[in-house]
Amino acid sequence: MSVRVVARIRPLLEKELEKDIIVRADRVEEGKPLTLVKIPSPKNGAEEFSFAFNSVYGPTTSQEELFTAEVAPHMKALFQGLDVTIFAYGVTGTGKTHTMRGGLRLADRGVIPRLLSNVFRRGKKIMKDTNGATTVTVSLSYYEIYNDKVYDLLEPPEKRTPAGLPLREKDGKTVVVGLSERACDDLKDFERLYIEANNNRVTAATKLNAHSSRSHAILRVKVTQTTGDMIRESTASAIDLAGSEDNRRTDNGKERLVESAAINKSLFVLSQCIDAIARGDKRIPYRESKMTRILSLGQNNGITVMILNLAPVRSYHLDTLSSLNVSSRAKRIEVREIENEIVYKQPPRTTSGIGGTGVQRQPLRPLNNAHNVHTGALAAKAAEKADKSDKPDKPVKAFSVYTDKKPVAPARAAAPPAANTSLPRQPLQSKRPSETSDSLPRPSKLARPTTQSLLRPPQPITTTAAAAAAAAAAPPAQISITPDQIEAMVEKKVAEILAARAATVPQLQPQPQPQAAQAAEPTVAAASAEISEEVRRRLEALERRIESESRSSDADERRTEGLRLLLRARQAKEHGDDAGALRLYEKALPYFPGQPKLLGKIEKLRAKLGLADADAGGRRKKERKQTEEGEYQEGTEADIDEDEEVAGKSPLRGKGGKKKGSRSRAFEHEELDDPSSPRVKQLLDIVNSRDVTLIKGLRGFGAKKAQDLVDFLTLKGDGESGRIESLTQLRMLPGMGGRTVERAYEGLVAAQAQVC
Ligand SMILES: Nc1ncnc2c1ncn2[C@@H]1O[C@H](COP(=O)(O)OP(=O)(O)OP(=O)(O)O)[C@@H](O)[C@H]1O
Repeated sequence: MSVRVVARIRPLLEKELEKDIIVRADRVEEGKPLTLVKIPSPKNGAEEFSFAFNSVYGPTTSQEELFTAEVAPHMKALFQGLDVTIFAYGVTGTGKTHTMRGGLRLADRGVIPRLLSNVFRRGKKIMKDTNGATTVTVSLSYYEIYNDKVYDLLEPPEKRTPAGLPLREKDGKTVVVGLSERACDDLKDFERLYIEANNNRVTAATKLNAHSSRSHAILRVKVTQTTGDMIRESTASAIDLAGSEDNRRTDNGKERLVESAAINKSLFVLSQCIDAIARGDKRIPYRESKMTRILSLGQNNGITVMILNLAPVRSYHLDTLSSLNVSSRAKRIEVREIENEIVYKQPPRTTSGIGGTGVQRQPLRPLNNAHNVHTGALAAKAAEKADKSDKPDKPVKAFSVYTDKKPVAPARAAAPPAANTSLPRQPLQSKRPSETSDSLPRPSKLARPTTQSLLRPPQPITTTAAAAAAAAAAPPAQISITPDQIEAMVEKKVAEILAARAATVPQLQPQPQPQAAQAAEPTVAAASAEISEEVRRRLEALERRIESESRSSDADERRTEGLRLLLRARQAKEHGDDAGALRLYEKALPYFPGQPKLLGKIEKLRAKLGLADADAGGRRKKERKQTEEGEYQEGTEADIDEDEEVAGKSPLRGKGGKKKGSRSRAFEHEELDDPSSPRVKQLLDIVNSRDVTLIKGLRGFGAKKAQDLVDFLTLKGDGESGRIESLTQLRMLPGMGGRTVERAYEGLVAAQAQVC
């Protein structure tokens, strides 16, 4: 496993000015290669930060030079069976797409077309050198991850379901169920597929009223080499990541907030994985986000290259620092002699003009995005402190907090894209074009100002320490609306966001705003200008809440995976395949560590197959102890019990008296096995409606469980085979179990009783 982290500084775009350049590449000493990125401190003009990388590429680096230096050396390894993963990371408008995709002209082609060209060339050579004894085939998958959901880019957007494609574990690997894979024979084939897929991406984003730079686009190139019976498979993945800008410095309506939470989470996990790989850790937290999980990042001897894209100009100052901070963490581990993120401090270059005139930034707020400060705890503490002192934002860490004093110019309407030579990029008319920016701040993503952007009145940039201190001492803005009004506004926003999440955010048509929300908006806009700390603090708490919710949904997902394995094990057992059942039960064990009944099954099967070992008892005891120590996962036992019940025998039956009692009570009810009984019919109708909102209304069903069920049924298809005809069938579905069905049934009975 190896990881390289490099930085690439893009050249100035048409409207950007030389005098606004603040980022530059440098070397540790004369004669050494460029490995440092230098940038002045935004708070103190007398300081300059320096970040170390494996390599740094300046604005004059060509596409060919970058490919030759960073990707070409790994192509041999790819054909030796290693996976190669290349990420482009950075703020919107810094050149990620240019780096990965590039332009149409030969010289402008980016990493992806060059990689494909190289793969085809090598493939042909191998076939020629072996006189055809080895054949090399190439196939492509291309998908995007938007709001933590996976969508196939090789399929037209109309085919998308709101839930996206589900993930499954297969032979120890995570697979995207239903993801298409297309054979690709030559560069022409590739170009056709790639252009079509990128058009799909843009069309889908437009339908969602979103922007393609808010999703991660992942191209996987599978290389299969076959010699006789021997097959060698390896994958090159090229990833154009979603823009990493801090959402608090952009307009963040509720959709953008949810997007940002998803982006922040996945970028945070990615940076954690890169860190862990660089440290040589055994445990890489790749399961924590869909992207890293699908890529199985760090799970083999693969090679990972992370290209941090940077814009050279001041209008990106804070976002640039934020992404340097994230990326150089990985580097810090790699280069032992450069231990800290901030390596040198020295006077800035005079041309930097830190306090340069004519430069305006977006309104700034404290920086506590997830991937920057891990848990957000620091930022929370700082916010608390700020509350106590009743002053504007206090610094959280070196470049976290700034006071803007200069009035912010209104966001300009997006100009038509300038010299973007890439054909696939053409439909990106709405792209926030750094190429159109001049000395004005980058236009924000949405035209409509949000509560966040209105929280603080625009202020000029503070250029000196004294001015910063004066700004910090300035009295807080007058609050002229009541705490109850603030509370109501924040609660409303919380409810909106959570409802949007529950309803699985992506909807293929732009939704009209509810009337109440529309009516409330002028009030919000008028009042917001006068509110400050209170609302900001609540909204940040909300962001944290969204973060933690997505974490718990990951836990649900793991549990569902475990239950799927149990289901398959039970099926294997029913078919008399004891060895297969044992293998699957053992695979399920890590999902339910120490689960006594599962251990019982494993031991029983091992005994039956003559594999029982002497220390099985001790192992079981140890696993049980773990359970007692808190690793027990809620609901597991019930589901495994159910498994036993179907198999008709439970080695541990009778030990969990309470559970047994509650289970049998409902299932003793004859009605449950009678599909024509009104309550059973009602329950089955709700399930077969595949309507997440209806299913969520059942007792014991959360949004996640409802969504999982709908996903599962969708996979089964629309015909008869996709219908659930009885509760017995329902409780055998992955993630269901008898207790879940019982509760849903009892909920309907109770509702009926209330009506009566
Ligand atoms: N190395 C470079 N040389 C010349 N032009 C570049 C370079 N890098 C970026 N650009 C130009 O800068 C502009 C923004 O780049 P690009 O669209 O690739 O940014 P991005 O980070 O992918 O943005 P987004 O996240 O919105 O997709 C484009 O016009 C692109 O052509």
